[in-house]
Amino acid sequence: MDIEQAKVVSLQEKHQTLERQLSEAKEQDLTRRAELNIASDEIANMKKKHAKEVTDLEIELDRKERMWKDASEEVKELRRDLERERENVSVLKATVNVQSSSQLTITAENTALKAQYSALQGEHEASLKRNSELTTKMEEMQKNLEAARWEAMESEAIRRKLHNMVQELKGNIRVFCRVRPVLSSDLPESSTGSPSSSTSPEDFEKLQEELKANMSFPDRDHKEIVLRSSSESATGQERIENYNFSFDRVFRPESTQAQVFEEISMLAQSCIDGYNVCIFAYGQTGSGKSFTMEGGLSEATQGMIPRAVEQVFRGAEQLKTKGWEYKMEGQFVEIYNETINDLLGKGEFDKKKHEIKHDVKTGSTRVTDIMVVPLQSPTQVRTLLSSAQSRRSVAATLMNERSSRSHSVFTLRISGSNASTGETCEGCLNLVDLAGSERINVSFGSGFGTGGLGNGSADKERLKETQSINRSLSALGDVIAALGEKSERGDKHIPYRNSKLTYLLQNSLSGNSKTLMVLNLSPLAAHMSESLTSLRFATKVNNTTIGTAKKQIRGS
Ligand SMILES: Nc1ncnc2c1ncn2[C@@H]1O[C@H](COP(=O)(O)OP(=O)(O)OP(=O)(O)O)[C@@H](O)[C@H]1O
Repeated sequence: MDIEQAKVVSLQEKHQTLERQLSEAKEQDLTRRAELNIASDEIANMKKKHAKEVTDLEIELDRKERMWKDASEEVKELRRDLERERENVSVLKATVNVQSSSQLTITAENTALKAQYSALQGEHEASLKRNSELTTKMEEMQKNLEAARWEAMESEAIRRKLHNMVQELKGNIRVFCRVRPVLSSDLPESSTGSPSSSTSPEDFEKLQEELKANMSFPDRDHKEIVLRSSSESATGQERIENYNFSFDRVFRPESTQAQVFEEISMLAQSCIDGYNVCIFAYGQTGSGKSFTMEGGLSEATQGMIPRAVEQVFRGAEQLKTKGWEYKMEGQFVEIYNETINDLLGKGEFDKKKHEIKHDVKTGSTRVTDIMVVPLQSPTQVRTLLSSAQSRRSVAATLMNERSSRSHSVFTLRISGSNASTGETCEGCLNLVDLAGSERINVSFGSGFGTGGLGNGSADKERLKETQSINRSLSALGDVIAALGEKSERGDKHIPYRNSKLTYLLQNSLSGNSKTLMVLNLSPLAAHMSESLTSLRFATKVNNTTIGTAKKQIRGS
């Protein structure tokens, strides 16, 4: 039992020990729990602190990341800037290279220019020296020039004299003959219809050839015209006759206005030199008188009147250098049924009475109450011609084809004075478009024209017109014939008063003036007999010599 008891006691002791140990363990556990609580508090605090730190760190990280991004963007931008700057630098380097090479060139050029400059300076000094030498020479030459100017003035006087002598040798009445081309209006209407559209050029030429009179121009000097006619004799044989005529100049159909004027321009020049000049266009109606005298509107087709006026203006301008100053004036009248009408006037035709007045002292002629226009330029003359034409065409609606039944006289008066020599001169250029000549039948009995009428027209007005044309053209022939006789036999009465035309032109038709007759011919076979009559009349005129022209010059 003791053992047992001893065992119980030991067990009790063990139990007590264990209980002590348990309470100690409990105490320890409590301590530990308290410590654990403290530790877990600490842990919780630490966790909180850690979490805060983590959040802070994350925020900081974000901020740093953003900063890093910004910084890397900045770096990229800076790199790009750097790249650009590098490029700029390389461009600048190239520019610098170019500029330094051009700098080198410029420097070289500069050196060359400096050398040139010094050379030029040398030359300049030399030329200054030469200049003063030249000034002395120029003064000498100016003296010579003055002397030459005087010489030129003298030679101008000689030229005028020689020019006049040439004209004299050619005779003071000269006759030109001009044949107009065949016109489309000459072709019969049935054959033409509308010539330009339906007729071929070959057919047109063939038709023209068929209508043409047999005319030829055999000589090279352009002075002859031959008309050939063939007729059947009583025995049925073909009879061919040749009619030869020669004049101062014959113009073929293809001749231009400029070619005709070339021959006339010397006469226009004479008028500047102080002569009276008369140019007539003679021929049957439609033969080209108005075309020759007035012409068309274009430069190429303008006629003798505008060309002569231009020539006079040109001549006057050239003579300015020789001390001459000119004044020019123009008038344009029509003689219809022995009545003078002013083609430049404003009033009604055939209403005003115009008289012809001659001044014996000065040898000039005036028509009363007509418009005399001071001429300033050649273009002004073209305007005058067209206004005269429209004035005539208004009258023509009242009286048919007035232009072919009236004479028109364009007169250009020119007066000049030379301040250096004290000379003055007065010239007059008459350009006359005569009425159609086919209405008369000129016979050359006494003088040129005692022409009969020969058409027996019943129409009174026509008869009056015809008689008047007949009378004036006959009177013109008579005056020319009488002038011829006067120069051969001395004293002879000149019947200027027999017509208004000859009376108006008295001072320009005397032996003192220069006369040109342009005979206009139709190229048509149908007008052959009229053409022959005209050619015979012109031949008589051509064979007349009417003395020596005198220029109207005063003073000196
Ligand atoms: N050399 C020429 N070249 C071209 N056409 C011309 C030529 N000559 C005349 N003509 C033309 O012939 C026609 C008749 O000419 P113009 O009117 O000049 O004749 P005219 O003799 O003056 O007639 P009129 O006596 O009826 O006034 C006009 O149409 C004109 O343009």
